[in-house]
Amino acid sequence: MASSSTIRSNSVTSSFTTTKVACVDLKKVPEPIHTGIGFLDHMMDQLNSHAQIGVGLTVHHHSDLSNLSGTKHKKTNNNNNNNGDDQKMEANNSNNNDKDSFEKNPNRLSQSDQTSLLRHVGWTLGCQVALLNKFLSLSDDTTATSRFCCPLDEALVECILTKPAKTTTTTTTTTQQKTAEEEDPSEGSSNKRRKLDHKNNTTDKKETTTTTTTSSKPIGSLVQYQLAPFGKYPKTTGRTKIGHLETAAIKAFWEAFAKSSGLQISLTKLRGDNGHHIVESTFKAFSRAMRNLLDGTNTTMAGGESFPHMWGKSSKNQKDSIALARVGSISRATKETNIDVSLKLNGTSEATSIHTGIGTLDEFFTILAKEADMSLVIDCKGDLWVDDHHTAEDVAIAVGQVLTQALGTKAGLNRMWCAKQTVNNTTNNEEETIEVTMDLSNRPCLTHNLALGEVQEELVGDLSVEMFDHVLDSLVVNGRMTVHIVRTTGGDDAGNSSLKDRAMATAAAFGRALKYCAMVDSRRAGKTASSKGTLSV
Ligand SMILES: O=P(O)(O)OC[C@@H](O)[C@@H](O)c1cnc[nH]1
Repeated sequence: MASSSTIRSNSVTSSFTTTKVACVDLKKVPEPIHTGIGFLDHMMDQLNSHAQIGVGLTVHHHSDLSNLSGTKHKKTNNNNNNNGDDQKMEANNSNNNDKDSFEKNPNRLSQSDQTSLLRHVGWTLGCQVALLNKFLSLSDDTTATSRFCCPLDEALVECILTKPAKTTTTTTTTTQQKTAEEEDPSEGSSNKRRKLDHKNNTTDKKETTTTTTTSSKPIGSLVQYQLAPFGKYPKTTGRTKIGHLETAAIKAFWEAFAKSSGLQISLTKLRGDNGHHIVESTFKAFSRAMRNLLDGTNTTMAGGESFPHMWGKSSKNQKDSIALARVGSISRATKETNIDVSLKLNGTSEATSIHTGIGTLDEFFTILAKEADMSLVIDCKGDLWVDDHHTAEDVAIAVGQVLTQALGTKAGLNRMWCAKQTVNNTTNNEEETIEVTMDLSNRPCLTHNLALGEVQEELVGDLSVEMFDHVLDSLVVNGRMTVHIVRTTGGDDAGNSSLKDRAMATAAAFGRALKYCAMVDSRRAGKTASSKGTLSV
């Protein structure tokens, strides 16, 4: 769809007009993105790579509208699935010149009032999202919700989207009721008319009250926005500008977007020190939550969710994943350990067999493999008489390496997921959960709040606590992934669970996150889920 829009804010007509607006579910980008601020273009592009919504738009300041003065408005048939608006505006004049100038100067609108510009872009995009066929088909009578935590290296942002049920208004009207006689379809019309005329003159009319229910578009709002500070430099405020984008103006984008799309949006920074990462993971989290809202695959549930239509055993995604026959294997021998590890991403863990000499490690990787639906075989003979260090470290390195082998270029994969697991045996009544957010990013980064040092235990079962920490790190670094582990307690941060129970809940959540990250998303048709276009460099 393409359109031109002018919005009003604070009773003043906005200075911006947008052309070539496009928003196409699961389609390639049909139009370029030229918001007038380069960093904002990059953020909008996150919807293309991570929501799989093809968005495009070109924003003009009223002062450069002369470029559009020769524009002809032409009606064309338009085959995208955008609910029937077939108005397409095409700038027949100066198109190539415009394109050149937009591409040469992506920051051409950065001197404008950015709050107004971002409000305009957010509003325009929200209007388009509200027209997506799939969005419209989300049940009108019930509330649909979706949550996604998205990382970008050290940053982690949570996005919760709610598409409220349509609001209904009931109006009551009093009407004259026809008698059965008048309604008798078997009588001829002239006869009926005669009877009706007679009745109108001679009898009291029966009155009845009818209620009409009309539904209206849900009202969207930005219910939570907690992203600041945008980084740790300067210490208290973070960045005021990222590239040419003023961070203070970003809120206006989300407020306007929420309102025009009809969504209730909550954006919360859970972690993050780098301003660029915080803003980008916000757009990524929104994009992934949006995709999940459209797909009906909410990641909120703790436990064994499977979403059969998308990722279940007989889904196309699962079949395509298994068809790749992805495997990895490694054999290594040093003075400290002899290790053979092999891995099959085959949709089952039936062939899993793990013997490391450290019971906790065996249990950890057995649970991880089961939840990841992969066959993992580990045979390690290490110098446990020295310490658990060499065995635990080398096993984790080798598992990370075989995973990297099996995942290959990561092209066509879903790439990101978050999975929650309840921790067993907590001593208070509050639920304790561990959520693993994973991104097969090729940028190794592990962050956790497992509070391993706050419990007076040196061992997790028969594995030293420091080596449990190191196993997680070695696995993530060699698996070339970004992993955030977020433990949530019922208020007591020191925690009531044993380290062993935390470790096993971590294994389960890690495995499940890995399962969905490693799954092929068939809609991508082998394209990499990345705004930079590749994950292999
Ligand atoms: O996660 P993606 O591959 O979609 O995009 C990351 C890309 O923007 C990359 O250049 C980046 C890395 N840190 C900040 N930005």
